[in-house]
This record gives sequence, C-alpha cells and structure tokens, in this order.
Amino acid sequence: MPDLTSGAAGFTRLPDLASRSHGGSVVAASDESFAERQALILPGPPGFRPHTFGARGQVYDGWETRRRREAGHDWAVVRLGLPGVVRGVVIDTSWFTGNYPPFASVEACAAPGHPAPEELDVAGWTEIVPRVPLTGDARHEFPVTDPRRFTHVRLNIHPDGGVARLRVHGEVVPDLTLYEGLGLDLAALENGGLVVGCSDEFYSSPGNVIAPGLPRHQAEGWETARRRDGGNDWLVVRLGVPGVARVAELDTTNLVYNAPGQAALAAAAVPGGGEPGPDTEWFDLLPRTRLQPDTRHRFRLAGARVATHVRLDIFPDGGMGRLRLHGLPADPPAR
Ligand SMILES: NC(=O)NC(NC(N)=O)C(=O)[O-]
Repeated sequence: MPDLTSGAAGFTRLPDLASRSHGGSVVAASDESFAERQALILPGPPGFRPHTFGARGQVYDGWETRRRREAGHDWAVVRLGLPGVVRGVVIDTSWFTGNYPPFASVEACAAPGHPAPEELDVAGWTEIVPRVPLTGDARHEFPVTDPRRFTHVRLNIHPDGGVARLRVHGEVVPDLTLYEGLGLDLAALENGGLVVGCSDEFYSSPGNVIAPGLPRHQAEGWETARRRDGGNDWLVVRLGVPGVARVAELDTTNLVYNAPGQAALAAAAVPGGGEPGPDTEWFDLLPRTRLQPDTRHRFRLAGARVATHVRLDIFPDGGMGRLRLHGLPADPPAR
C-alpha cells in the first residue's frame, strides 16, 4: 500500500496548502512585470514554449519580476487555501535558466479573519526556510520543522527573477468554531480529512476525492489502473471531524468509460488517534451499490455509530471524482 502520510514518503505526499485548487491566492507581490504572480500556485507542472515573445518579453509559466536596478529584493505573499502546519516547501524554478533568483527564503504568519494584504505587515512573520541558494530549472525541496499553524506564507527571492511554482505541503488545521452544533462534510480536506491509504494510485491521487469543488477532468479525481487480478480497489479516509456520517456523495464525474460498476462504504472507530490496521473492525455504512458513470450519486447512510475513518471500496477498479460524507460531529469530540 502506498504511504500517503509523509514519513518515508516525504512531505511532498501531504496536501499542498497553497494550491489554487485548494483555495489559495497570491494576494500581493512586489512586482510581476514579466509574468503574473497567480501562476506560482497553479496546479500541475509548469510548461514552456520557447520563442514565444509577447509585449513583456518571453512568455513564462510562473511568476517573474523585472531586473532590479536598485537595492532590495522581490517577494510574493500567498494566502493558504487550507491553513495548517507546514511540513515542507518546494521552490520550483523549472524553465527559468538565465533569469532564476540565486537565493530565496520563506516566511509564514497566522492572521485571524479575512485580512487585507496590507494588514499582514503587523502579523508577526516567522522565517520557515532561511535564505538558501537556488539553481535554475530545478525543483528545490526544503523541510520545515516549525509546528505552528499558519495562514499565509511569503516567498522572498534575492534579488529578483522567476519562480515557476511554490508548493507548501502540510497538515490541514481548520478553524471549525463557526460550525459548532452544525453538520458538515466530515471527510473534506478543508475540514481536516486526509486519505491515509489506498490500493492503487496509478493515474491520479486518491487525495483528490476530498478536495474542494468539482473535478474539472478525470485527473483531478482519483483514477486507478485496470485491475486484472479479480480484486477491487479501495481507499481509506481519516475523517477531519470524527462523527456520524448520514449522507454520502459518490461522484463519478468525468469517469465516463472507466467508472466503477459498484461501490460500498464502511467505517471504523480507531482509538487513540491511530490508523486502521489488520485487526480493525469495520461496520457497514453503504452496502455494495450500483453506480453510473459521470454521475453525482447521493445516498442516505444507515449507520448511527461514531467513526474516525471511512473506507470506500470500488468494484472492480476505476476511481472516483469526489467523496463527501455529510454528518454530525461526535459530541463530545472523539479525538
Ligand atoms: N520574460 C523574459 O523575457 N525574461 C528575461 N529574458 C528572457 N529571454 O527570458 C529576462 O529576465 O530578462
């Protein structure tokens, strides 16, 4: 089974808290004369077409500032779509060769509410990646050890240049106080859910099934290889909020010729904040049920027991666009 939760696999297996797909935004930058700042957090690898010149110069897929003619350095501030504990940062200079910044550093802060960018000046920034050298056309991975929850990061480049992508991997730590006493999607990534295991992730990541919004194409959902062994594919979600799931959405959107034929849901209450193991007792939430391709199915669930984890089985293979588990948090909280 692939290790989906850091450890040996490294921090890049954790969700990208900054990604535009997760609600991130590059809310301010010192300069974006050559290439606009929002490209820093776009999903997917950066591309490049040589000899494509626009009014600003060569076109790059990334953030690129003008050549500085005065002292100082350039910076971009990213509001994390998913506030949380940052475990590592990737600064990707892909395709920037004669114009990459030779040094970079990253700071982070925690600001409550919905601050305007200028209100972040007093937020108390902490350096999470010290000034480090960069090379051109390369992905640079920097682990982060600060255990605090952050809402924003600031990428500093010294003195100027272009960065294709900034990835901020970590553990989502939501503020759910607004939802007290209310139902919510117990599995959602934005509510702290995490896919902790799966049978197969050949084409696209199982973590996608709990991402915000709808998948725009099948690669934004979970897609497995064709199974040839008579078994079935599955994934396990650690709920962000332990509770009783009452309605499931199984969304096969974009899986047109590769949707599973059937799916089933089971749940478990794992004590002590652990993960399910071979001895874990699973109870049924949804019996094996027929699915349609490219369809957002909704099912009322039978279970009335508190769960910490939910297992989705698909038969025999295919994948899933999204999995939503609407329910009520355990009272008192189970974890
Ligand atoms: N976008 C650009 O044209 N950038 C630069 N130039 C080339 N050719 O890439 C530069 O940094 O002067």
